Amino acid sequence: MTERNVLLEVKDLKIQFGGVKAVDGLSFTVHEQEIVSVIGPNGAGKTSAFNCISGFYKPTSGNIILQGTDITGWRTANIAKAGIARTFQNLRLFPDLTVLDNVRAGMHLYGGQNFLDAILHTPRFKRNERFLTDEAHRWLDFVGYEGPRGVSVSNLAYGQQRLVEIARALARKTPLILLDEPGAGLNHGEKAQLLDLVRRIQALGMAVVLIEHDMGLVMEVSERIVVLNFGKEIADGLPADIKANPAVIEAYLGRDDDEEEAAQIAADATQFGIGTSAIRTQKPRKEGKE
Ligand SMILES: Nc1ncnc2c1ncn2[C@@H]1O[C@H](COP(=O)(O)OP(=O)(O)OP(=O)(O)O)[C@@H](O)[C@H]1O
Repeated sequence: MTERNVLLEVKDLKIQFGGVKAVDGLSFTVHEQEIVSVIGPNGAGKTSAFNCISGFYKPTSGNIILQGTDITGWRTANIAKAGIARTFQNLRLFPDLTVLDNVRAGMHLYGGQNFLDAILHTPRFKRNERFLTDEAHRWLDFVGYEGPRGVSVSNLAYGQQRLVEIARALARKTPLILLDEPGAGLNHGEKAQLLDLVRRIQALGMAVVLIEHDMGLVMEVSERIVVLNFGKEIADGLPADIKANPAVIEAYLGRDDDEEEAAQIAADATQFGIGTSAIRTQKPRKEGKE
């Protein structure tokens, strides 16, 4: 692939809540049309990092540069206008609005309506409304949403709600979209559909940064992977390198103190494509034991 321009730079990002250093020095770069995953065990700081990048949290220190502009600490709406759309781990749709209106709500940023047009229902207002509705249908088609569109979203199955949320974010037509655990709660078929969707989003010209726990999905779709553990960045590299990185394996797998955890470790290891014997040899000895 040809050389791509830098789109987003995260530089030494830190955010602290009281004594908890949720993100403690995260730096990574996203290029135009790149697919990057941010992974790490529960509580590693992934969502906090997304919240800083999208303006929901103000970082304690560090910088977020989008297309050469320092957007650190900007308000969420301004960051969205500048070019970052996102979805949420716990969906944030308007439960009482219809599917179509939820997606239309994502477009109000570039709707071009003014107050008088809306009150007087001018031809411009009507034209604009038609445009928004057509666009909303187009994005719902794009994400592969096949359910009803005139019902309130609260009536939909979880997987369908996820698609609506992605359609809403895409409708903003930003160069970068952040997806926070898009695979959570999806069945096998829906995950395959998601993988294809992320690639089609890239083909539109957008960059995608995703937080995801499904390692099969991550390894398959990512061009690059950034790994966080206890707020610290422990690796940034190609999927094949991340899979073989001892610090990453330790972060995920070096916690097998009880049987339930050991079973989870084996499952995670399979997702990584690593044999458990390989893990044992990679696992560092506990300090003070020998
Ligand atoms: N608003 C907040 N106030 C206080 N602590 C917070 C806040 N948000 C996150 N944290 C803490 O920061 C740490 C990182 O949490 P975060 O949700 O970013 O991790 P994560 O990697 O996204 O985890 P998961 O994979 O479970 O979603 C945790 O210790 C969490 O309790």
